[in-house]
Amino acid sequence: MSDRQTKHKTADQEPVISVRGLVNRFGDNVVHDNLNLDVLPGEILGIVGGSGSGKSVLLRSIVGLKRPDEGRVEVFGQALDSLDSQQRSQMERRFGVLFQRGALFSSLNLQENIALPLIEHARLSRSDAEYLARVKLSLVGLPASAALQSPESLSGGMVKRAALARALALDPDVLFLDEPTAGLDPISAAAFDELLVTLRDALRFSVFLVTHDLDTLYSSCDRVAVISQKRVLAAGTLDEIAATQDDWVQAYFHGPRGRAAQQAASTHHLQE
Ligand SMILES: Nc1ncnc2c1ncn2[C@@H]1O[C@H](COP(=O)(O)OP(=O)(O)OP(=O)(O)O)[C@@H](O)[C@H]1O
Repeated sequence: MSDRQTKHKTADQEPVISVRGLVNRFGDNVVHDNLNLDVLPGEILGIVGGSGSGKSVLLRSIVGLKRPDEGRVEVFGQALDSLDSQQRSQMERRFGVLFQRGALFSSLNLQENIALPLIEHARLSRSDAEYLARVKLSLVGLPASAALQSPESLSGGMVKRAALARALALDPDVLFLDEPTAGLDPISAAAFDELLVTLRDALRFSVFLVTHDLDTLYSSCDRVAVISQKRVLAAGTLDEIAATQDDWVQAYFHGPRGRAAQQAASTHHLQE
């Protein structure tokens, strides 16, 4: 077990998110069938599975964008479907979401993009919101000069950081990230992974991280949940998952890319 996995051992704590018996269908397409999952306080939980296995739909069910056909989603001990609209919007303020194609508004500069949720949800004045937006931009490692730049003028890595700053705008308790390193070069992706761990260590939020990126799993995640056959096939530390006797898991973690990611992670730990 790696240092990271022992450091954030949280299995005896109450989950911040608990999903039980989840069923999601689109017409005849059953995406989830009796899916169960817990997200523990302060952990970075990686969600992996084949293309179309239902990772994004799971994320959408938890944040309330897709009403489950059956089952129960509890967040901070409250069932999502029991909340009235005011309680729901209070709950949503505790979530930060970075969608797969979580584009920033191209007509707004970065500072305005990040100020938007602060003005809309926290009812801050424009000048206070823009001040806080600049603080968030610096938190994710962007230079002060980025505040007035448009998203289109930035590199992919900087856009992801800015989108992360927007997801962090309202100081969330749980951060949902859908493929945050997709499309980034390996160096930018590694820097993003490192940033995520640093921010989680400092701010203590929990992270629900959908990813295909094996390097991200090895460098950032405390636990991993594998979605396969419409449910969570296995959830645990990387060591536990890698030992799971399942063809998809074996091919994923013990194929050439899995071995390379594991090797890179152990070299990195030795250098620390
Ligand atoms: N709005 C929708 N209407 C109909 N079907 C949908 C909708 N959203 C998702 N699906 C279907 O649900 C299934 C799961 O999709 P989802 O996007 O969650 O997969 P995923 O695991 O995130 O895939 P990927 O790794 O490729 O992003 C797919 O078969 C998809 O076609």
